[in-house]
Amino acid sequence: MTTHKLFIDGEYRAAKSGKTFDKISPSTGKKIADVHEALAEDVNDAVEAAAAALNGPWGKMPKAERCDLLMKLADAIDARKADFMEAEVQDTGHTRGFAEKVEIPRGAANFRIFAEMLKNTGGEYFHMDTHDGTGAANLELHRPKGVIGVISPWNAPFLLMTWKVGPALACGNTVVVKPSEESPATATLLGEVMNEVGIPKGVYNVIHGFGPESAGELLTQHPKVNGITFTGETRTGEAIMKQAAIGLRDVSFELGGKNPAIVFADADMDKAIEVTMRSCFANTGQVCLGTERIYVERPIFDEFVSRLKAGADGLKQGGPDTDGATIGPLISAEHREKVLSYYKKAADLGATIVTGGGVPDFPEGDYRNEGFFVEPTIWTGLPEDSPIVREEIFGPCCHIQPFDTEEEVIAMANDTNYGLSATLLTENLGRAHRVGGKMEVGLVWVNSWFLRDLRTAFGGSKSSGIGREGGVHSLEFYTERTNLCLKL
Ligand SMILES: NC(=O)c1ccc[n+]([C@@H]2O[C@H](COP(=O)([O-])OP(=O)(O)OC[C@H]3O[C@@H](n4cnc5c(N)ncnc54)[C@H](O)[C@@H]3O)[C@@H](O)[C@H]2O)c1
Ligand SMILES: O=C/C=C/C=C(\O)C(=O)O
Repeated sequence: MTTHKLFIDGEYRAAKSGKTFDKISPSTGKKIADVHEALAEDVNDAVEAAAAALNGPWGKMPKAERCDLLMKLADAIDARKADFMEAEVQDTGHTRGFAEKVEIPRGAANFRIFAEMLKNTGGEYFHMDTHDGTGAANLELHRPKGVIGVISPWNAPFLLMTWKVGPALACGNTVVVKPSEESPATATLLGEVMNEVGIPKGVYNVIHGFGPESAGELLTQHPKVNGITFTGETRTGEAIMKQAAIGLRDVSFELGGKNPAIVFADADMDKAIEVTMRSCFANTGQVCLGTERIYVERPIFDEFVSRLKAGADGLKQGGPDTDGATIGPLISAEHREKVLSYYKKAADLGATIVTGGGVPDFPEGDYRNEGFFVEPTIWTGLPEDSPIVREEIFGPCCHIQPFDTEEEVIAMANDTNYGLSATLLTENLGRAHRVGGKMEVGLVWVNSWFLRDLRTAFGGSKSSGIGREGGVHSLEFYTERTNLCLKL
């Protein structure tokens, strides 16, 4: 049985309380690991190690050397891709394709992009005229924010944790990472690779546990933590904001979404189906940027629904050890109950169930009967104020609604508390520019989905987040700035 220990000050160690919790495989429903739960003493040790590292070799390291070390780290992650893949797919039930093509490569990319950027990014300079004619020079100076608490979710554990650790370290900070209780493996493994490449001890620390009254909450309240970067549910973000308020801890939030896809009659239908099949069902719908609402212009509504149904019915259910699986299990029994409660709610509300709506019927004795699998599901016929259309479900399901005019569909797409992403399918680029500019979201894809340029500002509006990370935008959160005004 695997054991995931804490990683503090460059060493793996047991939780001081000796408390552990079970990690259950999403694919088989069986226990696959014991995970040590960090409580107050462990959290304090991790934060103190991170604070001390700021004044050690890491804090004294020239920026170019730090960035070179992070490039070396990225290479080491690539070199151990198989180990990270195995750790990830066993924790999450991801199909190997998703882990191999998306998840793990982004782990290395998330360090490279920021190491390269920091090497080539300067600061502002303004010359100002003064009354005595000699003028003054204004220089923008950056310094690390300090100890960053990184709290990450289970749906893309390695991608999302390194998306925060990359810029944090590139900017000279140190981190204490609290991965989701559902996905401890890759964050734990990364500690080993950090040591291999020579990242000084205390720079990267991992504490396992839960949120409330556990490692997560304790981290957000620690007085020596200078900022919290969090990815997760909106209501968790609200709780963290309250927890971090005492001491005015800065926060950067990437939260939930209820993202629309809009398919216009002039769309390329093959492209529209390919894009929405991925945006609805990739990672079993457990993607914050995923599509749960589709609006289709009326003339092509029936054809679109029929073709998306065919795509969904063609998905092969299985865990990472099922060859050719194209849709995996949900992360946990609890999350499956949540998704199934929406399946039931949709049926009770009288939705037309185009396909799915329940649990797959596997043969007697099939391992998948013990896993957390659900059917990919498509609904039509519900009103826009239905909870199915308004609430984030975070499963392999979507509701399809016809529309007649641009004005109508823009209003429906924006009628949500969320504002993370939108996907537009049209061959009319004037329309794409016009409609895209009216989407109240952080990210709009046109004729594509999940194309990610890591230099761009990434984040959500409204209840989908606070702040933007990506490229130079990450400097806003991971550095403190001083304007040095020099009288000439
Ligand atoms: N916007 C994005 O980029 C993005 C990306 C991925 C996931 N998400 C969102 O994340 C959610 C799914 O992930 P999840 O179920 O792990 O989210 P979650 O909010 O339940 O948990 C996320 C992390 O927060 C921790 N946590 C929970 N309560 C806490 C508290 N009170 N204090 C400190 N830490 C706490 C958890 O232990 C976990 O590590 C979905 O809503 C999804 O939309 C958003
Ligand atoms: O499930 C949500 C995925 C978020 C993706 C990113 O944060 C990213 O691509 O950087």
